[in-house]
Amino acid sequence: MESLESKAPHVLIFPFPAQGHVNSMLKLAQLLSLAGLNITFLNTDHNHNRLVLHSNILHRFACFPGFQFKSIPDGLPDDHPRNGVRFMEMFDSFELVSIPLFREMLCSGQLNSATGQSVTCIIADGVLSFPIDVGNELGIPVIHFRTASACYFLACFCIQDMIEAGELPIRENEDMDRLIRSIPGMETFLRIRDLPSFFQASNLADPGLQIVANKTRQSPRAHALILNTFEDLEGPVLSHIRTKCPKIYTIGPLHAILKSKLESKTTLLQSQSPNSLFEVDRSCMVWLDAQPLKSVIYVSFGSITIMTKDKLMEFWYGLVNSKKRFLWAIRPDLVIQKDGEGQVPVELVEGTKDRGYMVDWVPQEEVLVHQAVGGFLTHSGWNSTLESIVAGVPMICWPYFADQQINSRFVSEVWKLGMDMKDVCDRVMIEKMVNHLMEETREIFMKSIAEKARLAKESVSEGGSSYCNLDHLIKDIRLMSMATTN
Ligand SMILES: O=c1ccn([C@@H]2O[C@H](COP(=O)(O)OP(=O)(O)O[C@H]3O[C@H](CO)[C@@H](O)[C@H](O)[C@H]3O)[C@@H](O)[C@H]2O)c(=O)[nH]1
Repeated sequence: MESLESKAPHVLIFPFPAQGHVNSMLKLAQLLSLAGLNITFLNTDHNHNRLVLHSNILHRFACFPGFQFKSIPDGLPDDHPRNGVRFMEMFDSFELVSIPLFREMLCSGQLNSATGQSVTCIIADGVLSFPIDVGNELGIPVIHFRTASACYFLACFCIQDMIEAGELPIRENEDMDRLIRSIPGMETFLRIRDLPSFFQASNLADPGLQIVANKTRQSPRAHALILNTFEDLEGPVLSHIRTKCPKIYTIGPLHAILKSKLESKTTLLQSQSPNSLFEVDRSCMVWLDAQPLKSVIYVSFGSITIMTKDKLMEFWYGLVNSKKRFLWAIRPDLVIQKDGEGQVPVELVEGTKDRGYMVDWVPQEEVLVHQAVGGFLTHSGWNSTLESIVAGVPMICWPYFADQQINSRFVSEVWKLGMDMKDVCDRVMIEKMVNHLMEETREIFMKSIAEKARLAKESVSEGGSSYCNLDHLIKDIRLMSMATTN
């Protein structure tokens, strides 16, 4: 009989094509590869090309034996924005094109490893349910990976309960501060305005709400569920999810566990660079080096958020008027509407020259741990939230869509790691919040976030919950793969 090691499993990893999904699934892929598993990472053609161009992935991943990239079309034209403007089109097109192609690629051996080994286990993004159907049909076990927070996932599981309790759909002229009672453990603090954006539809047939509800119902059909979180952060929420999906591996924060594993392998350290779909501008690190300790507020709204020029101007005025130093990552496609076009007022230009620095895209994990950074104005994407927690940087949250509304409520109300500015975009409020975070309430937030950072690091260290769960996951994959191969 062959030993477990002689025939390593071949895991196919298949993310939804968005930065926040690809990034965390690539980190998982690296971790599994470090454990000796063979990996095929399936991107869309569009994202694969961007990762090759901006993140040098072919070179960086060449040091991982048995690791290969493959790609599949997303069905969209090259010039499609692939951001929040037409987000649902990304979803619809991707499924339409991928479902038949994915099956065909698996059956025809196009996704076999370089040595010809067929796929023994699939780890699919939790927002994609068709890989479960294909896996079942072909006898390949499928694990779901939800890249967002557990609190969001639990809320998604409760959509039907909310409908039955008359809490959904949201009625016209609804009091947005009314508490939601149908999500266990959140009855005392979750308001309508904190519900994920997709839930805030006025019609139950809304495609966003339907997709979220349907996809969530599929996850328990997977062999197991992976979550990028840790027990000391979302333990109470996880206990409720376990009643629906009993086999859960909480292995986060993934960027922290990967960092600790790579630190012992200096030859692989170069692979730790960001997996960015955008070109990283490192000049901001030089600028940060010249700033005083904890004096800078870092601003980023992630990879999907879009806003009008008027809103951007409110943020800009708020930041300049706060008189604090700021580093702002402004993606070239962040602003959609060319309203408020015209000359930028001189006071903004001068205020930015004196205290600010703006670039398209930064190496965010490095920025957050830089000693000059003292606060983060964020859209509350789950990766950004975890990266801020591990770096011990308190947050001002301005959620845009999806899970971000509920994440920001947990950051402010449950974990006390910062302030929630949802539904407001006003220069006076922004100035006030920045000053609060960087001065008045600083000590309170610093204390609570330092404690969460400590717990996060403990969870990814040897013997910690995420560290052990990763080991269990790898054993589980090995056992499943043996059964698949036999
Ligand atoms: O200048 C920048 C800005 C961001 N990042 C990185 O990009 C990622 C952004 O991820 P995230 O904070 O999760 O935001 P989104 O890109 O908006 O991610 C999508 O995916 C997440 C995971 O499912 C969800 O939580 C979000 O709501 C959803 O919008 C993070 O790892 C950042 O470090 C950079 O490296 N440089």
